[in-house]
Amino acid sequence: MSGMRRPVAVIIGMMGAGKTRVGKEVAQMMHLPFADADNEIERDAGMKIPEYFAKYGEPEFRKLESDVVLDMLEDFDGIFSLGGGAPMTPSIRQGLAEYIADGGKVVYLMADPKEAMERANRGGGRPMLDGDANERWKKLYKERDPVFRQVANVHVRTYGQTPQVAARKLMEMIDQRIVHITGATIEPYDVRIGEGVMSQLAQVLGDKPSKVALIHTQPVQRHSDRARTLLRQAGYDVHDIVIPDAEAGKTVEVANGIWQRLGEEGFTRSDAIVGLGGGAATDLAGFVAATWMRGIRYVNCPTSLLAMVDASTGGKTGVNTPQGKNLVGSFYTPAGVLADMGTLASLPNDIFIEGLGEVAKSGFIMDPEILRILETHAGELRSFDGATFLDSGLKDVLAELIEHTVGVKAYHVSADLKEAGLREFLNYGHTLGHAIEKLEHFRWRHGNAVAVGCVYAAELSHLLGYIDQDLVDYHRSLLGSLGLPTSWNNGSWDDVLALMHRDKKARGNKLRFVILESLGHPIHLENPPADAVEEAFRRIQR
Ligand SMILES: NC(=O)c1ccc[n+]([C@@H]2O[C@H](COP(=O)([O-])OP(=O)(O)OC[C@H]3O[C@@H](n4cnc5c(N)ncnc54)[C@H](O)[C@@H]3O)[C@@H](O)[C@H]2O)c1
Ligand SMILES: O=C(O)C(=O)C[C@@H](O)[C@H](O)[C@H](O)COP(=O)(O)O
Repeated sequence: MSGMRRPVAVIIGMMGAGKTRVGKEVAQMMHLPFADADNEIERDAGMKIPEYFAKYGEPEFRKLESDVVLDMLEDFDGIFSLGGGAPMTPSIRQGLAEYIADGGKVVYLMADPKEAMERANRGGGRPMLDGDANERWKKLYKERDPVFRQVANVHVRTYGQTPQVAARKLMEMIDQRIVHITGATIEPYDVRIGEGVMSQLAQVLGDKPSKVALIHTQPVQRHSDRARTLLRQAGYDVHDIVIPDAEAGKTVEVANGIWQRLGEEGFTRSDAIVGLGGGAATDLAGFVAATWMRGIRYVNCPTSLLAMVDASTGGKTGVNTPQGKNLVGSFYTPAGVLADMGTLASLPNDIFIEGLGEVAKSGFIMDPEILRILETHAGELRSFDGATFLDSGLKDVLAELIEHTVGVKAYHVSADLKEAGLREFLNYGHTLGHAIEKLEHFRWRHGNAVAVGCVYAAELSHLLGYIDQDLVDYHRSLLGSLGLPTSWNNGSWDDVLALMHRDKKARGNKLRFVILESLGHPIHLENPPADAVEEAFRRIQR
Protein backbone atom coordinates (compact mmCIF):
# COMPACT_ATOMS: atom_id res chain seq x y z
CA MET A 1 0.00 0.00 0.00
CA SER A 2 2.96 2.40 0.55
CA GLY A 3 3.32 5.01 -2.15
CA MET A 4 -0.42 5.14 -2.84
CA ARG A 5 -2.62 7.96 -1.72
CA ARG A 6 -4.32 7.09 1.51
CA PRO A 7 -6.62 8.88 3.94
CA VAL A 8 -5.04 10.98 6.68
CA ALA A 9 -7.71 9.46 8.95
CA VAL A 10 -10.78 7.27 8.62
CA ILE A 11 -13.67 8.02 10.98
CA ILE A 12 -16.02 5.29 12.13
CA GLY A 13 -18.84 5.38 14.66
CA MET A 14 -22.53 4.88 15.26
CA MET A 15 -25.23 6.57 13.22
CA GLY A 16 -25.68 10.05 14.67
CA ALA A 17 -22.23 10.17 16.30
CA GLY A 18 -21.35 13.21 14.18
CA LYS A 19 -18.87 11.54 11.84
CA THR A 20 -19.74 13.84 8.93
CA ARG A 21 -20.15 17.03 10.94
CA VAL A 22 -16.97 16.56 12.98
CA GLY A 23 -15.08 15.08 10.04
CA LYS A 24 -15.80 18.14 7.89
CA GLU A 25 -14.71 20.42 10.71
CA VAL A 26 -11.41 18.55 11.15
CA ALA A 27 -10.77 18.55 7.41
CA GLN A 28 -11.29 22.30 7.33
CA MET A 29 -8.97 22.87 10.31
CA MET A 30 -6.28 20.72 8.69
CA HIS A 31 -6.83 22.13 5.18
CA LEU A 32 -7.65 18.70 3.82
CA PRO A 33 -10.40 17.36 1.56
CA PHE A 34 -13.28 15.51 3.21
CA ALA A 35 -15.22 12.53 1.84
CA ASP A 36 -18.23 10.72 3.19
CA ALA A 37 -18.55 7.09 2.10
CA ASP A 38 -22.34 7.35 1.82
CA ASN A 39 -22.07 10.24 -0.65
CA GLU A 40 -19.50 8.33 -2.69
CA ILE A 41 -21.79 5.28 -2.76
CA GLU A 42 -24.77 7.37 -3.87
CA ARG A 43 -22.67 8.89 -6.63
CA ASP A 44 -21.52 5.44 -7.74
CA ALA A 45 -25.01 3.91 -7.58
CA GLY A 46 -26.70 6.92 -9.15
CA MET A 47 -29.41 6.89 -6.48
CA LYS A 48 -30.01 7.62 -2.80
CA ILE A 49 -29.12 4.92 -0.27
CA PRO A 50 -32.73 4.24 0.94
CA GLU A 51 -33.71 3.72 -2.69
CA TYR A 52 -30.76 1.36 -3.28
CA PHE A 53 -31.65 -0.59 -0.14
CA ALA A 54 -35.29 -0.89 -1.23
CA LYS A 55 -34.35 -1.98 -4.74
CA TYR A 56 -31.44 -4.40 -4.09
CA GLY A 57 -31.47 -5.19 -0.34
CA GLU A 58 -28.76 -4.89 2.34
CA PRO A 59 -26.33 -7.60 1.08
CA GLU A 60 -25.97 -5.87 -2.30
CA PHE A 61 -25.57 -2.53 -0.58
CA ARG A 62 -22.77 -3.91 1.62
CA LYS A 63 -20.94 -5.24 -1.45
CA LEU A 64 -21.10 -1.88 -3.16
CA GLU A 65 -20.09 -0.14 0.07
CA SER A 66 -17.08 -2.42 0.42
CA ASP A 67 -15.91 -1.73 -3.15
CA VAL A 68 -16.23 2.02 -2.68
CA VAL A 69 -14.50 2.06 0.74
CA LEU A 70 -11.61 -0.15 -0.38
CA ASP A 71 -11.05 2.06 -3.44
CA MET A 72 -11.04 5.19 -1.30
CA LEU A 73 -8.56 3.63 1.15
CA GLU A 74 -6.10 3.48 -1.73
CA ASP A 75 -6.93 6.69 -3.53
CA PHE A 76 -7.94 9.50 -1.22
CA ASP A 77 -5.71 11.67 0.93
CA GLY A 78 -8.05 13.53 3.23
CA ILE A 79 -10.44 12.80 6.10
CA PHE A 80 -12.73 9.92 5.19
CA SER A 81 -15.88 9.11 7.13
CA LEU A 82 -17.57 5.69 6.83
CA GLY A 83 -21.22 4.73 7.17
CA GLY A 84 -22.25 3.35 10.56
CA GLY A 85 -22.39 -0.30 9.50
CA ALA A 86 -19.34 -0.36 7.21
CA PRO A 87 -16.84 -1.82 9.74
CA MET A 88 -19.18 -4.79 10.25
CA THR A 89 -18.30 -6.07 6.75
CA PRO A 90 -15.28 -8.43 6.92
CA SER A 91 -13.65 -7.14 3.71
CA ILE A 92 -13.80 -3.56 5.03
CA ARG A 93 -12.35 -4.66 8.38
CA GLN A 94 -9.52 -6.33 6.50
CA GLY A 95 -8.93 -3.16 4.45
CA LEU A 96 -8.87 -1.06 7.61
CA ALA A 97 -6.44 -3.45 9.32
CA GLU A 98 -4.07 -3.14 6.34
CA TYR A 99 -4.45 0.62 6.38
CA ILE A 100 -3.53 0.67 10.09
CA ALA A 101 -0.58 -1.64 9.51
CA ASP A 102 0.65 0.91 6.99
CA GLY A 103 0.51 3.67 9.61
CA GLY A 104 -3.11 4.75 9.11
CA LYS A 105 -5.48 6.03 11.79
CA VAL A 106 -8.95 4.62 12.16
CA VAL A 107 -10.76 6.85 14.63
CA TYR A 108 -13.78 5.61 16.56
CA LEU A 109 -15.86 8.68 17.31
CA MET A 110 -17.56 7.78 20.59
CA ALA A 111 -20.50 10.08 21.17
CA ASP A 112 -22.88 9.91 24.11
CA PRO A 113 -25.32 7.13 23.05
CA LYS A 114 -28.36 9.22 24.03
CA GLU A 115 -27.26 12.21 21.96
CA ALA A 116 -26.23 10.05 19.00
CA MET A 117 -29.53 8.16 19.05
CA GLU A 118 -31.54 11.38 19.03
CA ARG A 119 -29.46 12.81 16.19
CA ALA A 120 -29.74 9.61 14.17
CA ASN A 121 -33.53 9.69 14.46
CA ARG A 122 -33.78 13.29 13.29
CA GLY A 123 -34.71 13.67 9.63
CA GLY A 124 -35.27 9.96 8.92
CA GLY A 125 -33.82 8.49 5.71
CA ARG A 126 -31.88 5.72 7.53
CA PRO A 127 -32.97 2.30 6.32
CA MET A 128 -31.17 0.56 9.21
CA LEU A 129 -33.49 2.33 11.68
CA ASP A 130 -36.78 1.35 10.04
CA GLY A 131 -39.43 0.36 12.59
CA ASP A 132 -38.87 1.34 16.25
CA ALA A 133 -35.86 3.58 15.59
CA ASN A 134 -34.67 3.80 19.22
CA GLU A 135 -34.82 0.07 19.77
CA ARG A 136 -33.06 -0.57 16.45
CA TRP A 137 -30.33 1.94 17.32
CA LYS A 138 -29.72 0.35 20.74
CA LYS A 139 -29.55 -3.13 19.25
CA LEU A 140 -27.09 -1.99 16.60
CA TYR A 141 -25.01 -0.19 19.26
CA LYS A 142 -24.73 -3.39 21.27
CA GLU A 143 -23.51 -5.30 18.21
CA ARG A 144 -21.26 -2.62 16.78
CA ASP A 145 -19.58 -0.93 19.74
CA PRO A 146 -17.26 -3.89 20.57
CA VAL A 147 -16.34 -4.25 16.89
CA PHE A 148 -15.63 -0.53 16.51
CA ARG A 149 -13.43 -0.57 19.60
CA GLN A 150 -11.43 -3.40 18.13
CA VAL A 151 -11.20 -2.09 14.58
CA ALA A 152 -10.13 1.47 15.50
CA ASN A 153 -6.64 2.29 16.70
CA VAL A 154 -7.73 5.71 17.99
CA HIS A 155 -10.76 6.21 20.24
CA VAL A 156 -12.13 9.72 20.70
CA ARG A 157 -14.84 10.35 23.29
CA THR A 158 -16.91 13.41 22.41
CA TYR A 159 -19.62 13.23 25.09
CA GLY A 160 -21.38 16.58 25.38
CA GLN A 161 -18.81 18.39 23.22
CA THR A 162 -19.56 20.85 20.44
CA PRO A 163 -18.44 19.69 16.96
CA GLN A 164 -15.64 22.28 17.10
CA VAL A 165 -14.27 21.02 20.42
CA ALA A 166 -14.62 17.40 19.28
CA ALA A 167 -12.86 18.29 16.02
CA ARG A 168 -9.93 19.86 17.85
CA LYS A 169 -9.58 16.76 20.00
CA LEU A 170 -9.74 14.58 16.94
CA MET A 171 -7.11 16.68 15.19
CA GLU A 172 -4.76 16.20 18.15
CA MET A 173 -5.29 12.46 17.87
CA ILE A 174 -4.74 12.47 14.12
CA ASP A 175 -1.53 14.43 14.52
CA GLN A 176 -0.07 11.74 16.77
CA ARG A 177 2.48 9.33 15.35
CA ILE A 178 2.07 5.64 16.05
CA VAL A 179 4.84 3.05 15.99
CA HIS A 180 3.45 -0.46 16.15
CA ILE A 181 5.55 -3.05 17.99
CA THR A 182 4.92 -6.65 17.15
CA GLY A 183 6.87 -9.89 16.81
CA ALA A 184 6.57 -13.64 17.18
CA THR A 185 6.87 -13.57 20.98
CA ILE A 186 5.27 -10.17 21.63
CA GLU A 187 1.71 -9.22 22.41
CA PRO A 188 1.50 -6.29 19.93
CA TYR A 189 1.30 -2.75 21.26
CA ASP A 190 1.60 0.82 20.06
CA VAL A 191 3.92 3.64 20.96
CA ARG A 192 1.90 6.83 20.53
CA ILE A 193 3.83 10.05 20.12
CA GLY A 194 2.39 13.55 20.17
CA GLU A 195 1.06 16.37 22.27
CA GLY A 196 -1.92 15.23 24.34
CA VAL A 197 -1.63 11.48 23.76
CA MET A 198 -1.80 10.85 27.51
CA SER A 199 -5.55 11.33 27.21
CA GLN A 200 -5.64 7.82 25.69
CA LEU A 201 -4.54 6.25 28.96
CA ALA A 202 -7.88 4.59 29.70
CA GLN A 203 -8.18 3.30 26.14
CA VAL A 204 -4.80 1.60 26.41
CA LEU A 205 -5.35 0.26 29.93
CA GLY A 206 -8.67 -1.26 28.90
CA ASP A 207 -11.63 -2.09 31.09
CA LYS A 208 -10.27 -5.14 32.95
CA PRO A 209 -8.22 -3.34 35.64
CA SER A 210 -10.15 -1.75 38.46
CA LYS A 211 -7.14 -0.68 40.57
CA VAL A 212 -4.26 1.20 38.98
CA ALA A 213 -0.94 1.96 40.71
CA LEU A 214 0.42 5.20 39.29
CA ILE A 215 4.19 5.03 39.86
CA HIS A 216 6.07 8.29 39.35
CA THR A 217 8.74 10.58 40.74
CA GLN A 218 8.21 13.96 42.40
CA PRO A 219 9.66 16.21 39.64
CA VAL A 220 6.92 15.06 37.26
CA GLN A 221 4.09 15.65 39.75
CA ARG A 222 2.30 18.01 37.38
CA HIS A 223 2.06 15.25 34.75
CA SER A 224 1.12 12.54 37.22
CA ASP A 225 -1.68 14.83 38.50
CA ARG A 226 -3.06 14.89 34.98
CA ALA A 227 -2.74 11.12 34.60
CA ARG A 228 -4.50 10.61 37.94
CA THR A 229 -7.38 12.86 36.87
CA LEU A 230 -7.74 11.01 33.57
CA LEU A 231 -7.70 7.66 35.35
CA ARG A 232 -10.23 8.73 37.98
CA GLN A 233 -12.52 10.18 35.31
CA ALA A 234 -12.40 6.81 33.58
CA GLY A 235 -13.51 5.13 36.82
CA TYR A 236 -10.29 3.44 38.01
CA ASP A 237 -9.37 3.23 41.68
CA VAL A 238 -6.02 5.07 41.51
CA HIS A 239 -3.17 4.45 43.99
CA ASP A 240 -0.50 7.12 43.79
CA ILE A 241 3.02 5.80 44.44
CA VAL A 242 5.87 8.31 44.55
CA ILE A 243 9.35 6.81 44.23
CA PRO A 244 12.79 8.36 44.81
CA ASP A 245 14.02 10.26 41.80
CA ALA A 246 16.28 8.98 39.03
CA GLU A 247 18.61 6.00 39.76
CA ALA A 248 17.76 6.15 43.49
CA GLY A 249 14.35 4.77 42.49
CA LYS A 250 15.80 1.83 40.56
CA THR A 251 16.55 -0.41 43.52
CA VAL A 252 15.16 -3.63 44.87
CA GLU A 253 14.34 -1.83 48.14
CA VAL A 254 12.05 0.58 46.30
CA ALA A 255 10.49 -2.33 44.38
CA ASN A 256 9.97 -4.15 47.67
CA GLY A 257 8.19 -1.13 49.16
CA ILE A 258 5.80 -1.13 46.20
CA TRP A 259 5.20 -4.91 46.41
CA GLN A 260 4.18 -4.35 50.04
CA ARG A 261 1.75 -1.60 49.06
CA LEU A 262 0.23 -3.64 46.24
CA GLY A 263 -0.28 -6.47 48.71
CA GLU A 264 -1.84 -4.25 51.35
CA GLU A 265 -4.12 -2.59 48.83
CA GLY A 266 -5.29 -5.86 47.32
CA PHE A 267 -3.90 -5.65 43.79
CA THR A 268 -4.85 -8.75 41.82
CA ARG A 269 -3.80 -10.09 38.45
CA SER A 270 -6.47 -8.09 36.66
CA ASP A 271 -5.19 -4.77 38.04
CA ALA A 272 -2.55 -2.60 36.42
CA ILE A 273 0.42 -0.28 36.74
CA VAL A 274 1.18 2.99 35.01
CA GLY A 275 4.82 4.06 35.01
CA LEU A 276 5.20 7.80 34.51
CA GLY A 277 8.46 9.75 34.36
CA GLY A 278 11.99 9.37 33.07
CA GLY A 279 13.58 6.07 32.11
CA ALA A 280 14.45 5.19 35.69
CA ALA A 281 10.77 5.41 36.72
CA THR A 282 9.52 3.42 33.72
CA ASP A 283 12.25 0.74 34.23
CA LEU A 284 11.21 0.35 37.88
CA ALA A 285 7.46 0.42 37.18
CA GLY A 286 7.91 -2.21 34.46
CA PHE A 287 9.93 -4.37 36.83
CA VAL A 288 7.21 -4.20 39.49
CA ALA A 289 4.58 -5.03 36.84
CA ALA A 290 6.68 -7.97 35.63
CA THR A 291 7.09 -9.41 39.10
CA TRP A 292 3.80 -8.67 40.89
CA MET A 293 1.88 -11.97 40.80
CA ARG A 294 4.32 -12.94 38.01
CA GLY A 295 3.11 -10.23 35.72
CA ILE A 296 0.30 -7.70 35.46
CA ARG A 297 -0.65 -5.20 32.76
CA TYR A 298 1.31 -1.96 32.57
CA VAL A 299 1.39 1.16 30.47
CA ASN A 300 4.31 3.58 30.26
CA CYS A 301 3.95 7.35 30.08
CA PRO A 302 7.53 8.53 29.44
CA THR A 303 8.18 12.19 30.20
CA SER A 304 11.87 12.59 29.32
CA LEU A 305 13.23 12.46 25.78
CA LEU A 306 15.36 9.45 26.66
CA ALA A 307 12.42 7.54 28.09
CA MET A 308 10.31 8.40 25.03
CA VAL A 309 12.85 7.23 22.47
CA ASP A 310 14.24 4.25 24.32
CA ALA A 311 13.53 3.21 27.93
CA SER A 312 9.72 3.04 27.82
CA THR A 313 9.60 0.71 24.83
CA GLY A 314 10.87 -2.79 24.30
CA GLY A 315 10.18 -4.35 27.67
CA LYS A 316 13.63 -4.21 29.30
CA THR A 317 12.68 -3.62 32.91
CA GLY A 318 14.87 -3.75 35.97
CA VAL A 319 16.84 -2.35 38.87
CA ASN A 320 20.50 -1.69 39.60
CA THR A 321 22.44 -3.59 42.26
CA PRO A 322 25.53 -2.42 44.18
CA GLN A 323 27.58 -4.37 41.63
CA GLY A 324 26.31 -2.61 38.54
CA LYS A 325 23.68 -1.22 36.26
CA ASN A 326 20.44 -3.09 35.40
CA LEU A 327 21.80 -6.36 36.73
CA VAL A 328 18.39 -7.62 37.87
CA GLY A 329 15.32 -7.45 35.69
CA SER A 330 13.20 -9.10 33.09
CA PHE A 331 11.93 -8.69 29.55
CA TYR A 332 8.31 -7.74 30.03
CA THR A 333 6.30 -5.95 27.38
CA PRO A 334 4.03 -3.00 28.19
CA ALA A 335 0.43 -2.87 26.95
CA GLY A 336 1.17 0.50 25.38
CA VAL A 337 3.36 3.57 25.53
CA LEU A 338 2.03 7.12 25.54
CA ALA A 339 4.82 9.56 24.73
CA ASP A 340 2.99 12.81 25.39
CA MET A 341 5.22 15.54 24.01
CA GLY A 342 3.32 18.06 26.12
CA THR A 343 5.19 16.70 29.15
CA LEU A 344 8.52 17.81 27.65
CA ALA A 345 7.48 21.40 28.39
CA SER A 346 8.86 20.98 31.91
CA LEU A 347 12.01 19.05 30.95
CA PRO A 348 15.27 20.83 31.85
CA ASN A 349 17.68 21.44 28.97
CA ASP A 350 20.47 19.18 30.30
CA ILE A 351 18.13 16.20 30.64
CA PHE A 352 16.79 16.81 27.16
CA ILE A 353 20.32 16.86 25.72
CA GLU A 354 21.19 13.66 27.53
CA GLY A 355 18.34 11.97 25.64
CA LEU A 356 19.98 12.95 22.37
CA GLY A 357 22.78 10.48 23.26
CA GLU A 358 20.44 7.52 22.70
CA VAL A 359 18.94 9.22 19.64
CA ALA A 360 22.39 9.59 18.05
CA LYS A 361 23.21 5.98 18.96
CA SER A 362 20.16 4.85 16.98
CA GLY A 363 21.36 6.91 14.04
CA PHE A 364 24.88 5.43 14.19
CA ILE A 365 23.62 1.85 14.21
CA MET A 366 20.81 2.07 11.71
CA ASP A 367 18.99 5.18 10.58
CA PRO A 368 20.78 7.87 8.52
CA GLU A 369 17.65 10.06 8.64
CA ILE A 370 18.20 10.47 12.39
CA LEU A 371 21.75 11.67 11.74
CA ARG A 372 20.52 14.06 9.04
CA ILE A 373 17.94 15.60 11.39
CA LEU A 374 20.49 15.90 14.20
CA GLU A 375 23.03 17.56 11.92
CA THR A 376 20.50 19.97 10.41
CA HIS A 377 18.95 21.01 13.72
CA ALA A 378 21.89 20.65 16.12
CA GLY A 379 21.80 24.30 17.20
CA GLU A 380 18.04 24.37 17.95
CA LEU A 381 18.19 21.01 19.71
CA ARG A 382 21.11 22.07 21.83
CA SER A 383 19.27 25.17 23.01
CA PHE A 384 16.02 23.27 23.69
CA ASP A 385 13.73 25.24 25.97
CA GLY A 386 10.72 23.34 27.29
CA ALA A 387 8.78 26.54 27.89
CA THR A 388 8.73 27.52 24.22
CA PHE A 389 9.33 24.46 22.06
CA LEU A 390 5.67 23.40 21.73
CA ASP A 391 4.93 26.62 19.84
CA SER A 392 8.05 26.43 17.71
CA GLY A 393 9.17 24.57 14.61
CA LEU A 394 11.22 22.31 16.87
CA LYS A 395 8.07 20.43 17.89
CA ASP A 396 7.68 18.76 14.49
CA VAL A 397 11.41 18.15 14.19
CA LEU A 398 11.35 16.43 17.54
CA ALA A 399 8.26 14.38 16.72
CA GLU A 400 10.04 13.14 13.60
CA LEU A 401 13.19 12.35 15.59
CA ILE A 402 11.27 10.47 18.29
CA GLU A 403 9.31 8.49 15.71
CA HIS A 404 12.47 7.48 13.84
CA THR A 405 14.30 6.51 17.01
CA VAL A 406 11.38 4.47 18.32
CA GLY A 407 11.32 2.87 14.86
CA VAL A 408 14.93 1.69 15.33
CA LYS A 409 14.04 0.29 18.75
CA ALA A 410 10.91 -1.40 17.35
CA TYR A 411 12.90 -3.06 14.58
CA HIS A 412 15.34 -4.70 16.99
CA VAL A 413 12.85 -5.55 19.72
CA SER A 414 10.34 -7.06 17.30
CA ALA A 415 12.94 -9.43 15.90
CA ASP A 416 14.66 -10.35 19.16
CA LEU A 417 12.77 -9.48 22.34
CA LYS A 418 15.07 -11.42 24.66
CA GLU A 419 18.30 -10.16 23.15
CA ALA A 420 19.68 -13.36 21.68
CA GLY A 421 21.70 -11.40 19.10
CA LEU A 422 20.27 -8.63 16.95
CA ARG A 423 18.85 -6.63 19.87
CA GLU A 424 22.35 -6.29 21.32
CA PHE A 425 23.01 -3.69 18.63
CA LEU A 426 20.86 -1.29 20.69
CA ASN A 427 23.60 -1.63 23.29
CA TYR A 428 26.09 0.28 21.11
CA GLY A 429 28.05 2.56 23.45
CA HIS A 430 26.68 0.92 26.59
CA THR A 431 29.58 -1.37 27.59
CA LEU A 432 31.71 1.58 28.60
CA GLY A 433 28.68 3.82 29.22
CA HIS A 434 27.32 1.69 32.06
CA ALA A 435 30.79 1.44 33.62
CA ILE A 436 31.10 5.25 33.61
CA GLU A 437 27.67 5.64 35.23
CA LYS A 438 28.62 3.22 37.98
CA LEU A 439 32.05 4.77 38.62
CA GLU A 440 30.45 8.22 38.73
CA HIS A 441 27.96 6.93 41.34
CA PHE A 442 25.16 7.67 38.85
CA ARG A 443 25.87 11.39 38.97
CA TRP A 444 26.65 11.15 35.26
CA ARG A 445 23.45 10.91 33.26
CA HIS A 446 22.87 7.72 31.26
CA GLY A 447 22.66 9.39 27.82
CA ASN A 448 25.87 11.33 28.45
CA ALA A 449 27.70 8.15 29.42
CA VAL A 450 26.34 6.41 26.31
CA ALA A 451 27.63 9.29 24.14
CA VAL A 452 31.18 8.74 25.44
CA GLY A 453 30.62 5.00 25.10
CA CYS A 454 29.75 5.44 21.41
CA VAL A 455 33.01 7.30 20.81
CA TYR A 456 34.83 4.49 22.64
CA ALA A 457 33.14 1.83 20.48
CA ALA A 458 34.02 3.83 17.35
CA GLU A 459 37.67 4.05 18.45
CA LEU A 460 37.70 0.29 19.03
CA SER A 461 36.17 -0.35 15.57
CA HIS A 462 38.84 1.88 14.06
CA LEU A 463 41.71 0.25 15.95
CA LEU A 464 40.59 -3.13 14.66
CA GLY A 465 40.46 -1.85 11.08
CA TYR A 466 36.71 -1.75 10.56
CA ILE A 467 36.09 1.98 10.17
CA ASP A 468 38.26 4.92 9.18
CA GLN A 469 39.30 7.86 11.32
CA ASP A 470 36.74 10.10 9.60
CA LEU A 471 33.88 8.10 11.08
CA VAL A 472 35.42 8.29 14.55
CA ASP A 473 35.78 12.06 14.09
CA TYR A 474 32.17 12.22 12.92
CA HIS A 475 31.05 10.64 16.21
CA ARG A 476 32.92 13.32 18.14
CA SER A 477 31.75 16.22 16.03
CA LEU A 478 28.08 15.23 15.89
CA LEU A 479 27.80 14.43 19.60
CA GLY A 480 29.80 17.54 20.49
CA SER A 481 27.55 19.74 18.34
CA LEU A 482 24.56 18.52 20.37
CA GLY A 483 26.21 19.44 23.66
CA LEU A 484 27.04 15.84 24.59
CA PRO A 485 30.35 14.78 26.17
CA THR A 486 32.82 12.80 24.07
CA SER A 487 35.52 12.10 26.65
CA TRP A 488 35.83 10.90 30.23
CA ASN A 489 38.83 10.90 32.50
CA ASN A 490 37.72 10.11 36.00
CA GLY A 491 38.46 6.47 36.64
CA SER A 492 41.13 3.83 36.43
CA TRP A 493 41.40 1.35 33.58
CA ASP A 494 41.32 -1.57 36.03
CA ASP A 495 37.97 -0.44 37.47
CA VAL A 496 36.52 0.14 34.01
CA LEU A 497 37.70 -3.24 32.77
CA ALA A 498 36.26 -5.03 35.80
CA LEU A 499 32.88 -3.38 35.24
CA MET A 500 32.91 -4.14 31.51
CA HIS A 501 33.31 -7.81 32.44
CA ARG A 502 29.99 -7.57 34.31
CA ASP A 503 28.22 -6.22 31.22
CA LYS A 504 25.37 -8.49 30.14
CA LYS A 505 26.94 -9.06 26.74
CA ALA A 506 30.05 -10.65 28.28
CA ARG A 507 30.23 -14.45 28.23
CA GLY A 508 32.34 -16.21 30.86
CA ASN A 509 35.54 -14.20 31.14
CA LYS A 510 35.29 -12.98 27.54
CA LEU A 511 34.31 -9.43 26.73
CA ARG A 512 31.83 -8.80 23.95
CA PHE A 513 31.12 -5.42 22.31
CA VAL A 514 28.95 -3.92 19.65
CA ILE A 515 31.06 -1.99 17.16
CA LEU A 516 30.51 -0.58 13.67
CA GLU A 517 31.61 -2.25 10.46
CA SER A 518 30.48 0.93 8.72
CA LEU A 519 27.99 3.67 9.46
CA GLY A 520 24.59 2.05 10.06
CA HIS A 521 26.06 -1.47 10.14
CA PRO A 522 26.82 -2.73 13.63
CA ILE A 523 28.50 -6.08 14.29
CA HIS A 524 29.31 -8.17 17.33
CA LEU A 525 32.90 -8.17 18.51
CA GLU A 526 33.86 -11.25 20.55
CA ASN A 527 36.83 -11.34 22.86
CA PRO A 528 38.85 -8.53 21.22
CA PRO A 529 42.60 -8.11 21.80
CA ALA A 530 43.26 -6.65 25.26
CA ASP A 531 45.60 -3.95 23.96
CA ALA A 532 42.96 -2.55 21.56
CA VAL A 533 40.33 -2.51 24.30
CA GLU A 534 42.69 -0.53 26.53
CA GLU A 535 44.02 1.76 23.80
CA ALA A 536 40.47 2.77 22.81
CA PHE A 537 39.95 3.77 26.43
CA ARG A 538 43.12 5.87 26.43
CA ARG A 539 41.74 7.70 23.39
CA ILE A 540 38.50 8.75 25.07
CA GLN A 541 40.45 10.06 28.08
CA ARG A 542 41.90 12.89 26.01
N1 LIG B 1 14.66 -0.14 29.56
C1 LIG B 1 15.39 0.32 28.58
O1 LIG B 1 15.39 -0.22 27.48
C2 LIG B 1 16.21 1.53 28.80
C3 LIG B 1 16.73 2.22 27.70
C4 LIG B 1 17.47 3.36 27.92
C5 LIG B 1 17.67 3.83 29.21
N2 LIG B 1 17.14 3.14 30.24
C6 LIG B 1 17.30 3.64 31.61
O2 LIG B 1 16.65 4.91 31.70
C7 LIG B 1 17.28 5.70 32.70
C8 LIG B 1 17.60 7.05 32.16
O3 LIG B 1 16.39 7.69 31.84
P1 LIG B 1 16.27 9.29 31.91
O4 LIG B 1 17.33 9.86 31.12
O5 LIG B 1 14.89 9.64 31.60
O6 LIG B 1 16.65 9.59 33.41
P2 LIG B 1 15.76 9.71 34.74
O7 LIG B 1 14.65 8.77 34.75
O8 LIG B 1 16.73 9.65 35.82
O9 LIG B 1 15.16 11.17 34.61
C9 LIG B 1 16.01 12.25 34.63
C10 LIG B 1 15.45 13.36 35.51
O10 LIG B 1 14.48 14.08 34.78
C11 LIG B 1 13.28 14.16 35.53
N3 LIG B 1 12.21 14.28 34.56
C12 LIG B 1 11.78 13.35 33.69
N4 LIG B 1 10.82 13.87 32.92
C13 LIG B 1 10.65 15.14 33.30
C14 LIG B 1 9.81 16.20 32.86
N5 LIG B 1 8.98 16.05 31.85
N6 LIG B 1 9.88 17.38 33.50
C15 LIG B 1 10.77 17.57 34.52
N7 LIG B 1 11.60 16.63 34.96
C16 LIG B 1 11.54 15.42 34.35
C17 LIG B 1 13.32 12.92 36.37
O11 LIG B 1 12.44 12.99 37.46
C18 LIG B 1 14.78 12.89 36.75
O12 LIG B 1 15.02 13.80 37.78
C19 LIG B 1 18.50 4.92 33.12
O13 LIG B 1 18.23 4.25 34.32
C20 LIG B 1 18.71 3.93 32.01
O14 LIG B 1 19.38 2.78 32.43
C21 LIG B 1 16.42 2.01 30.08
O1 LIG C 1 16.66 -2.03 24.50
C1 LIG C 1 17.79 -2.48 24.52
O2 LIG C 1 18.05 -3.66 24.28
C2 LIG C 1 18.93 -1.61 24.86
O3 LIG C 1 20.01 -2.09 25.03
C3 LIG C 1 18.65 -0.16 24.98
C4 LIG C 1 19.68 0.59 25.78
O4 LIG C 1 19.72 1.89 25.20
C5 LIG C 1 19.29 0.75 27.25
O5 LIG C 1 20.13 1.64 27.90
C6 LIG C 1 19.15 -0.51 28.05
O6 LIG C 1 18.61 -0.22 29.32
C7 LIG C 1 20.46 -1.19 28.29
O7 LIG C 1 20.18 -2.45 28.76
P1 LIG C 1 21.25 -3.40 29.42
O8 LIG C 1 20.72 -4.74 29.08
O9 LIG C 1 22.59 -3.15 28.82
O10 LIG C 1 21.21 -3.12 30.87
